[in-house]
Amino acid sequence: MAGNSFGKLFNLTTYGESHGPALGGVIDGCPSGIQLDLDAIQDELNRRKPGQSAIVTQRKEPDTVKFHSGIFEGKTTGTSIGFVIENTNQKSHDYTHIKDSYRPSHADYVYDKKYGFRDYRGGGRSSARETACRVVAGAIAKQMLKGIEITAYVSGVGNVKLDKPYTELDLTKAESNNVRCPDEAMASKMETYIKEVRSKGDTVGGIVSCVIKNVPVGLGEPVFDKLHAELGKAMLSINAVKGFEYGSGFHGSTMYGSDHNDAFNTDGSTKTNFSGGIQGGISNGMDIYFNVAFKPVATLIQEYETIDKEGKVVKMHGKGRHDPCVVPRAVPIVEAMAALVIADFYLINKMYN
Ligand SMILES: Cc1cc2nc3c(=O)[nH]c(=O)nc-3n(C[C@H](O)[C@H](O)[C@H](O)COP(=O)(O)O)c2cc1C
Repeated sequence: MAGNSFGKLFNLTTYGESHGPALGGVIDGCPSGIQLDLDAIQDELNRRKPGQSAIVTQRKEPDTVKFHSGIFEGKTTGTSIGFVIENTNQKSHDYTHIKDSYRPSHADYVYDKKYGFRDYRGGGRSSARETACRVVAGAIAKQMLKGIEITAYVSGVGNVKLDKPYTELDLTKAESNNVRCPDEAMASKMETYIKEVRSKGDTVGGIVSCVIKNVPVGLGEPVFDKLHAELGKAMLSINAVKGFEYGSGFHGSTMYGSDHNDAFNTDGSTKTNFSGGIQGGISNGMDIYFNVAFKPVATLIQEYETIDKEGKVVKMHGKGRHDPCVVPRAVPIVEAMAALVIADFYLINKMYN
């Protein structure tokens, strides 16, 4: 399978399936001499792991990361950082029902057609368990990017939306509830809604918003590898993502230029930030902010119709442990992918500009 790597200079390659013995990765290009806080890396994984609260999948995985190379006496050595996260709670018998049939809107059908067969257990390589590896690499990238703050939070669950710009929120509160929404009253409404949806065996989508502060001017390349294009690719590579918008996003298309232009202050900062911290593909020193839309995931704990390998219509009933709404667990994944993009451009800038 091609396409298992991300990043040009700060590069992550991942391996592993949902129900194989382990997942893991290799990070190439991380500079030497970075003092790593290994507990902080594990903390990031704990924010993503299954079974962490009542509103996520109840698969119980410790998601403990073990490093095998590239770190000596707590510091990066400049060589490949290899790491492993063991799968300990597979319960693979839960998945025999999807061996010969396809879950609508999951990756079962396309994997079979493209590769001829698939590891059907828990979705195999298409499972979002792979994103645990991204979180490890993103946590290391965050530690390399000292001073740059990357904060994601849930701003919507279905139609329960937090209609406030990030500048009016206390983002330090995002981790204080199961949903990861910084507004406590909205978080509680979102949690109630997720529980209601789960009790029906259904799923619901949501939005993760992300803010990156203290990015220096000049990250991003002017033509194809624009900073927002790479952020968009990074976010759209996360399982179940359906949309990406940065700055004024789709709303910007309804505005006049005279309202949308970000007027300058004399120091080059801008009075408004509809550009979302990026102009011409290059960071301008203002906050970068964007939204990522996640779909309601495919696996329903309900009976539904689908087709089997022969194209025969069959009835299917979802089993196993699944997320009724993925956005609370997607928050650290969005942060990790943002960190990988910023780390890559940071190194590119150091090397070539
Ligand atoms: C954190 C996270 C958890 C997920 N959990 C599930 C799940 O429990 N059940 C499911 O059907 N899909 C789940 N997904 C989504 C699938 O991995 C994804 O829909 C599938 O691979 C098909 O890819 P696509 O939706 O991007 O087209 C999850 C995604 C994320 C980000």
